[in-house]
Amino acid sequence: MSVFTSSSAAGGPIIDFAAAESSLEIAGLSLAYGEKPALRDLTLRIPRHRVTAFIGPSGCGKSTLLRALNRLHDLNEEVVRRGEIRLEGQDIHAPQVDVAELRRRVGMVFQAPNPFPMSIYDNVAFGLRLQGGMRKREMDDTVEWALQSAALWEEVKDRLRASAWTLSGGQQQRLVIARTLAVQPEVLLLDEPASALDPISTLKIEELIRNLKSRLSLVLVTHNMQQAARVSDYTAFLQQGELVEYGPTRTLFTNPRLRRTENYITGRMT
Ligand SMILES: Nc1ncnc2c1ncn2[C@@H]1O[C@H](COP(=O)(O)OP(=O)(O)OP(=O)(O)O)[C@@H](O)[C@H]1O
Repeated sequence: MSVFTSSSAAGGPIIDFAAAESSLEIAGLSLAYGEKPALRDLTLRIPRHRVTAFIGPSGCGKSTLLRALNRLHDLNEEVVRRGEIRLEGQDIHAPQVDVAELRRRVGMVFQAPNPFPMSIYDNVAFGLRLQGGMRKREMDDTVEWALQSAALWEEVKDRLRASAWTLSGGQQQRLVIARTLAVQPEVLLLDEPASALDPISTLKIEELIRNLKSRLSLVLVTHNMQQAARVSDYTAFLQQGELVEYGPTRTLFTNPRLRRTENYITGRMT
């Protein structure tokens, strides 16, 4: 018997994007950890060159959904999935898909900054070296470009050979973003990227997120509703694995369609 019970979201999304405007399409996605459902029949499209936020109470499935988008659940044998995820129209679970290439195209940044134990330069060059075929000059230029893109270049240009561990937490998170950008992803997934950082570093990350959307599509998981309101164009509200409401961020926060959304954003339900 299937672990998935059908429970369509009350109200469902209030917007939809044409496939042509979408970077990712999630179609009828359900996911369970063993017998425990975590995502229930989610259907939504993630628009290209916009910031989309996933919000909702702890345990509602935000990180599970984010991780599904670059197949981070693959190694968890307990996970049972139903439904499809398409990147630029292609099923990410199709047999011919190279998972390493998928993760290059759909990069991910986690809550705690996780620079590799090597120099600032080598962190950013890491993915480029794995890909191979780049001469030193081109590599130098790409490392500089990635650090510029992550708004870190000016702070580190004179100490590229220093250990990444000599950077502050906020700088380390921007370094991780530079490392992810260096291999030119189309989508950047951010799982609470600023929750371990001080307020100034948080603002820098938020500004960076807003600036990056001219270049790629971003998906942000956050507990912080002010942050979602500040940086995202669209917000999806999840509750108990269901997509409750999905719409332009301004509308969702000022004029939610459903009482469940209103209760959450006004703090009547956590
Ligand atoms: N590896 C796992 N194995 C088993 N259950 C898991 C696993 N990861 C998450 N879960 C469960 O799946 C549900 C959704 O978890 P998830 O981490 O996606 O929620 P979340 O909305 O991101 O929560 P939070 O805001 O607290 O990070 C929760 O009930 C959680 O306990």
